[in-house]
Amino acid sequence: MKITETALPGVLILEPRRFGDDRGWFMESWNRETLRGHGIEIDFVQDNHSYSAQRGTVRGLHYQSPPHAQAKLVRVGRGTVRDVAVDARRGSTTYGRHVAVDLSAENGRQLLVPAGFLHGFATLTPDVELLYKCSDVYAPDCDGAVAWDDPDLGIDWGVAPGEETLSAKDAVAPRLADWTSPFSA
Ligand SMILES: Cc1cn([C@H]2C[C@H](O)[C@@H](COP(=O)(O)OP(=O)(O)O[C@H]3O[C@@H](C)C(=O)[C@@H](O)[C@H]3O)O2)c(=O)[nH]c1=O
Repeated sequence: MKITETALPGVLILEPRRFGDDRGWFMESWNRETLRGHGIEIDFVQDNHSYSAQRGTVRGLHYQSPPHAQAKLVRVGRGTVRDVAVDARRGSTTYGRHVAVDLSAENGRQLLVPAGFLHGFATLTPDVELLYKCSDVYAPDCDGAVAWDDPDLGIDWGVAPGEETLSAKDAVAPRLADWTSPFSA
């Protein structure tokens, strides 16, 4: 397991070891003891799996408020995404800053997004399957979104203007400056 720190504290790139042979490859996509050995102790309770048909699909930027805030461990089973985490913890020295990492089925990278960060992704290929573990259950009353294309965030999603496919919820999400974060550092 290779672990790479990013510009944001707690946002980590994980690359599990792949064992290749004539048949293809094998990897442990998640192992609690291995992560514990790296000082990562997260009690994941729900696995999610989404399919996006079109290139340019953007899901995000999403969060769940306390008491159902979620840490997420994100990976791709098919295709390629640009995965984004935004620090949303009021009082954090990196509030509003983001990390963007391309995750693909081929590169096997995973992004660890701690609670207190917004999360979203854009599909860079058609037919994307995204898989992620969550540290709390789905709680629709705590569900929220911030505008993915807020110019203050300055995120390069790798999607051309007008190419995006969005949910109705994401299309009307507030900008960061018009939103009160439920998270604090
Ligand atoms: C997230 C979620 C959704 N749903 C339902 C609600 C809704 O009817 C349908 C689609 O939900 P959404 O439009 O919120 O799905 P989606 O836009 O894929 O939302 C996800 O986006 C990524 C970026 C995240 O980080 C996730 O936490 C989650 O917010 O699935 C669940 O039943 N359980 C869940 O955990």
